[in-house]
Amino acid sequence: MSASTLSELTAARYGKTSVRVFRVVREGSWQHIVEYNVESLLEGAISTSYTEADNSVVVATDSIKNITYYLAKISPHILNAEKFALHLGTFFVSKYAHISKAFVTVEQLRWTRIQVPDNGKLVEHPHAFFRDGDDKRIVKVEVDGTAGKDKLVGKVVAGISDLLVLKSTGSAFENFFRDEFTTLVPVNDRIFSTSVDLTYTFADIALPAPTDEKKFDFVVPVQKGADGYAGSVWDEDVPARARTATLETFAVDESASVQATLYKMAQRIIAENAHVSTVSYSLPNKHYIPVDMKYIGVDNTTPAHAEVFVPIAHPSGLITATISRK
Ligand SMILES: O=c1[nH]c(=O)c2[nH]c(=O)[nH]c2[nH]1
Repeated sequence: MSASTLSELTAARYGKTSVRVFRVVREGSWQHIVEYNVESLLEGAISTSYTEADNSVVVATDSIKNITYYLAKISPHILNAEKFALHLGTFFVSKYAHISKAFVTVEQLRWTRIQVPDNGKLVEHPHAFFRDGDDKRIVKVEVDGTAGKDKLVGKVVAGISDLLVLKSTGSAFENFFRDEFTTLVPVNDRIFSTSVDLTYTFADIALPAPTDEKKFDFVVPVQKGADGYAGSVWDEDVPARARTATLETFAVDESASVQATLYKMAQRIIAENAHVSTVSYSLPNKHYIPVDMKYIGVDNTTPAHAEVFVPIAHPSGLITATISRK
């Protein structure tokens, strides 16, 4: 049997990843900055590039990188990751007849204004920033042109990755299922640490197709509804609210388990953001094990006396769930 009767191409998507972009927006002496890592992947009538070495259907990944920088220069939406990702996705799908879908991921690094004293008060500096956390804001957008280039549909998922948190008490794990494989000792007080990965989804958005030749006149559609933008894709407070809900719930919850705390975090995000449809968390349980010092007659293992711990890199628990609006 020849190779071609045995196999067929069933999925193909390509593009550029890890395009690092830094952009300054000057508003007089007040400056805004963003730093993004951008990935843009394309789908469409590209199968012959794989099956017949036909590069005529390939918009070079180098061009995809160039378009990323060009839109970073000219897009009015550059300071907002959701809008910029939608602009980029819309650009690819409208400009190239044979490209039917674009998948754009924007990872935003934290840059927060440094506060400086000014007449006895602390004020935000107009152009100096610091990295106040390793967590990233993540925006994933799909622009789907399969129903027609004048009927583009945007799907937006956003969230946070790598938000490292730890609480030194206020966490227990007891009453779990026991059988012959159980060695874990129930504890009413333990360390709880996790690196939060959060995503939340919105309803699909109908995107107006750009009409100009260069596909630059992307307009953010106005969302209907009496509540205006509250909690919507366009509400620029959603990311901060989701981060605050995550951090505050983690801090104040008397945690019965990672599962139970996760659920409370997600419930709060749904309650506070009217347009969020689903919330998903992926929470590794980063174990901290009390060092056993019984050999030297020292109690470091009963919860009240556990003070010295070994942070365990591997393995970790991994607790995930999706909570949806009813
Ligand atoms: O919060 C927890 N959830 C679990 O499912 C689990 N399993 C385990 O060994 N420790 C923990 N902790």
